[in-house]
Amino acid sequence: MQAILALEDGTFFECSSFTGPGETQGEVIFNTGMTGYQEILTDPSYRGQMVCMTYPLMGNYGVNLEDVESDRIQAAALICKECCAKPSNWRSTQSLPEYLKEHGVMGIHDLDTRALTKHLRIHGAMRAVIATGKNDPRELVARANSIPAMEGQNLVDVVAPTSPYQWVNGHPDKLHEPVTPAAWSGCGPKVIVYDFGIKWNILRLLAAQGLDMIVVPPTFTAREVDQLAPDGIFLSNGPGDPAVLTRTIATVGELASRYPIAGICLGHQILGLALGGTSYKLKFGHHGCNHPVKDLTTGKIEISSQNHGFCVDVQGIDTLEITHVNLNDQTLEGFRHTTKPIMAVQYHPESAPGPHDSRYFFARFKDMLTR
Ligand SMILES: NC(=O)CC[C@H](N)C(=O)O
Repeated sequence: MQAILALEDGTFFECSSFTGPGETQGEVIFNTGMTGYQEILTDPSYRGQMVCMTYPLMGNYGVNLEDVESDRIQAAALICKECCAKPSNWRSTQSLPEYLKEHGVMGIHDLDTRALTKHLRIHGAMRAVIATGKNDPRELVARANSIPAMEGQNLVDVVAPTSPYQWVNGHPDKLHEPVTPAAWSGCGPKVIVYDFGIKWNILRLLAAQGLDMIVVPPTFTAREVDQLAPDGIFLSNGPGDPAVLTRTIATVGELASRYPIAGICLGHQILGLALGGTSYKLKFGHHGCNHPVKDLTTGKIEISSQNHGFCVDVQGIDTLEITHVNLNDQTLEGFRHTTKPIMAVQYHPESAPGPHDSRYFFARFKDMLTR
């Protein structure tokens, strides 16, 4: 079915929808991963974004029940060169077009994704509208200009849970409120995990470290944390602009004065802001599975999975030491406190999708809690 993707700067692409009629909007970004479309689509950090995959063929291995990072598709649309409707893989239970249709999410193909990606690289990530049927591109461009910019958007409130839960046998299990210390299982170091739109592979890997976890919503206060007397705090990834999360930043600032803390991606940004840093929007962000990062504490280079549009700057803060840098653009990829057990990384050590080079992060976190 014929469709148009119209960008805010007036550029438009004729294409076809492989999910039937519809219309959607968001910020268009590109992801350079060759595989992993199911993990990408279900990653809550992609809320409000339409993902253009640079690899030309998507959907060839279908979708399955296991490779999900949350309980739904979170991205606003999937943009690809060609989507395969007849997958071949022993794990596949459904085709990618059927999966998107079932979740009411738009998928388009038959467009030059290479040209779109080069355009975004030169001019930056952009707001856009996708609509099927016969439309005047100028009218769609005008609509793209009325979409709120990613800067200033609180999307954590859209995806985060509103009540605490535990991770039981690979699934979230709601806790009765108010949560009391009786909720700890008694096995392993006790960790409060803040869920800002957490990827399930983070929970899987924290659980694999033998941590006793209570997962809490962003509104969980420092006082409520104190009542549970954990051994440490973990801050998750999540969508949107970190700078608008002022209440959470204040809570994390308070917690950082008395607990070991680790954060990934949005968690890294919130921690950076709470400890005196600033945040800014990257031109087109980092989205893919092949970003080289150098661990300055060991000198090792890891190939990392990344998904972020914002970045933090902690230069000049005496109490923070930069531990990781991105070798493509020298941006900050990780820091730690010089005297307290506090550390964070901007990239995704949990991968899903992506290489496993950075998984040591979870062992380092456990080590930090038990030392
Ligand atoms: N994956 C994430 O946690 C993303 C963090 C933040 N929303 C960004 O785009 O930079």
